[in-house]
Amino acid sequence: MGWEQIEISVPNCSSLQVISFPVVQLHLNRTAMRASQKDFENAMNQVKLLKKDPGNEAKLKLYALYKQATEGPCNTPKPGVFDLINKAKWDAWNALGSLPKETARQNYVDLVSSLSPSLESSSQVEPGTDRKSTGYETLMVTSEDGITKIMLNRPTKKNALNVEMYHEIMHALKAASEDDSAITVLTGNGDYYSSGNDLTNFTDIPPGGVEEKAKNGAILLREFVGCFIDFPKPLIAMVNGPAVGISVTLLGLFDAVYASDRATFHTPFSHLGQSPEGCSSYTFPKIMSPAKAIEMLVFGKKLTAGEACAQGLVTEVFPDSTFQKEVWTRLKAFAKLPPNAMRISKEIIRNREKEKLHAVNAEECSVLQGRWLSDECMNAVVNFLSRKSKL
Ligand SMILES: CCCCC/C=C/C(=O)SCCNC(=O)CCNC(=O)[C@H](O)C(C)(C)COP(=O)(O)OP(=O)(O)OC[C@H]1O[C@@H](n2cnc3c(N)ncnc32)[C@H](O)[C@@H]1OP(=O)(O)O
Repeated sequence: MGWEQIEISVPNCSSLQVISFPVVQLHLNRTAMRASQKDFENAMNQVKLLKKDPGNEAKLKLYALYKQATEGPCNTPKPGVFDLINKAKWDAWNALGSLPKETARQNYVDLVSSLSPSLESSSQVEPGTDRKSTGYETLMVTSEDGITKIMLNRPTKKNALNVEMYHEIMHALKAASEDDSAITVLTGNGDYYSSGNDLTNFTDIPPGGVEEKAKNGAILLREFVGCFIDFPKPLIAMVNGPAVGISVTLLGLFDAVYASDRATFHTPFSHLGQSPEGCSSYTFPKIMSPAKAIEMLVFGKKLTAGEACAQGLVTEVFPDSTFQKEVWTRLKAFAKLPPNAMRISKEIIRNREKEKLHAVNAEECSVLQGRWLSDECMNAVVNFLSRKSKL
């Protein structure tokens, strides 16, 4: 497969391509060496062997450099604004201007070799390391003292939930529901608990287009939230830092929520052109009153840990300096309680709501499916991805 056929998906916007150019420029400056045609062909073969998708940004760069190296400067008409994928590719190629073919060839070879080591190493983890022992890419899962700890582990991305992480959390929850631990804890690695849905999830558009993307997203979300509704053991959130979006809404389905005083709770759905999920349209009004729930879920009011505790969303707040120590001491004591008694007590408290929660979940996912196709949502995602806005 040549790079002409490579699949590149971009969000429903025409401005994403600006993100790729600075890095391309970086490679343009490295003209000292000259790659032979053989090096170039080897690099093309190496690309096919990459075990992991290098991501849209890298694929666009590779595409542009390939075209420049084989055909010279961009020589095709600019695609229309709605032909998003071809426009992104054209923009990337066109941005190379009159870069000589040999330099493009060298830059292509350099880029491939910069992608290869990291991608190869991701499949060569030594036995006994965390990832190998847990088999997770986006989580750290450990089990000791009767507690299974599921730690969101994308600290450089503020523990944003990408598609892989959704699947891995579901897998970890299913495993925890069957292991011999008494309680399960969800927490985050780094300074954030989680920044919510990874907004780049919106950029990988399948052949069926944005409608298929939205449909798949709704199916995934429904299954994901369903795992929390059905989780049979005490489920505890240790909110170690700021929480955004779905990482907040899900808290209504936890059995206890312990928060550092550094944590904040933010559900900016209207800002994002989206609507509540995680059953929060049902749990939040019950937990904190409809008016307070509307302040959070509709107007996007960010709560401090103290405020969230006063509203009943958080069970207890701890000073950040003693958060880990105090909460783990408490959890270890909980985990010594008879597990069957805890499981049965949770069941009797939660079970009569289960059917309702599943119905709410289904409705929220269906509403969100429509929201994801709206201009309001697409513009918000594009603004974030093109670094025009943050929360
Ligand atoms: C399929 C199921 C869908 C379920 C529906 C769920 C909905 C939601 O969860 S809505 C909430 C979505 N989340 C957001 O809108 C948050 C977006 N992020 C931000 O506004 C900011 O990143 C921040 C306030 C969370 C943190 O700001 P700051 O401290 O300045 O840190 P950076 O922005 O530099 O972030 C570092 C790094 O992480 C990337 N990142 C952070 N959050 C996300 C995210 N949600 N999605 C994708 N990427 C995220 C950020 O882009 C930075 O990456 P690099 O630039 O590569 O370093």
